[in-house]
Amino acid sequence: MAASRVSHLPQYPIRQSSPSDAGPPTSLKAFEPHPKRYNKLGIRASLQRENELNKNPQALELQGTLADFQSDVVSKHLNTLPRPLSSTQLSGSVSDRSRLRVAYQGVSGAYSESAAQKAYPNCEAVPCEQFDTAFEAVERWLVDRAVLPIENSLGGSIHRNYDLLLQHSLHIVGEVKYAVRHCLLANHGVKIEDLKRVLSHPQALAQCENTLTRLGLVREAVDDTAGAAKHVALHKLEDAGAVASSGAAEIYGLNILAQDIQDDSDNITRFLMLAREPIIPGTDRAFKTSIVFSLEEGPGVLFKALAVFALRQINLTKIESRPLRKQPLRGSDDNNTKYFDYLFYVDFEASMADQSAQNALGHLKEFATFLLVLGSYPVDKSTA
Ligand SMILES: O=C(O)C(=O)C[C@]1(C(=O)O)C=C[C@@H](O)C=C1
Repeated sequence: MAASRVSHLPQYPIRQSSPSDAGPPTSLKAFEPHPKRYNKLGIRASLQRENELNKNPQALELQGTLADFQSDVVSKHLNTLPRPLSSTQLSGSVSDRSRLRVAYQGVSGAYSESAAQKAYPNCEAVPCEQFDTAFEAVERWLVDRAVLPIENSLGGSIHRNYDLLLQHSLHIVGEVKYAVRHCLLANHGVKIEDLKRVLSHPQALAQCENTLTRLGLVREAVDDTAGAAKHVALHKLEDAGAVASSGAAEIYGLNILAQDIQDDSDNITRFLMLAREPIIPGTDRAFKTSIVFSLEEGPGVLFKALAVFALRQINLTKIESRPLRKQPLRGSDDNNTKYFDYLFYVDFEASMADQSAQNALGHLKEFATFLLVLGSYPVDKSTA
């Protein structure tokens, strides 16, 4: 049976128990860190990378005292910024627990940090080197929440995070939309015409495709926008700029050469808030539910799956398909393995507390080979 082919995946309907989070804004939960998990710090991969890059002869030195002064200021300032958690640090110690701790991917000045602050005002935003690290930081009780980008109105889905939602067992407890306004940043004294390349997060580069093409700049992908700004500043690059926020320009002492360089003035990134426990799905306000499922192959099967919502007047807001990895896929019994089986991620506008949503999922379960509720959470109705 197909169900056994996905047996390594969590079983439906998990993750709708022991609610503990009321969504944004939320109060601090009394999570006590486990002492054994907070005792050592590893070497940061990003620092190693920076050291290697220091040796790179392409890293041009700016001449003159102004640049040196700026660099000193930036370096001193950078020492006061929180260092991103790396996967080797996940057993390291945490500070006091007086504020909600929220993990995000990137360094200070990243859009994800702003999204974390929007989702949880007054939180302590904790930078992480990778998306996986942010998931793990929550799982290991180093932080209380993670805020991660899932889709952007120009660039589309952040596929990595869709995959990680299944690889980890966190619950979606909220969403937050954030208006992303990109700037082209460079060191002081560097003009647009001096630039040959531009560094940023791949999503940010994609969102500024038109401007960057017009300027004829070579794109270089890095882990996050603020990390790009930091790199340009630290290495005093003269031929490279960064696509990042105006906040990153301030933090890393860079000049803003151009503002609002995204292809469309409305550039919204939707972030998910993740926690160890789900929230109580309510009916007092607009809720959204995120699920993931897989189906047997056959004509009209996806049509049938989506009809369970249409039949009940439930509006879908997002559908995403991702390859179902490392599966002994359909046809494997007769040695006719196919490598294109899919997981379907669907967001729909209803709460799991609504009977219609329960009925729709009950119906879908009759023929889905796998079904999981990732979370039922309040809709962010803000315009970002
Ligand atoms: O690099 C950053 O600043 C991020 O927060 C990441 C990220 C993303 O992954 O989409 C977030 C918002 C923007 O869409 C661009 C980049």
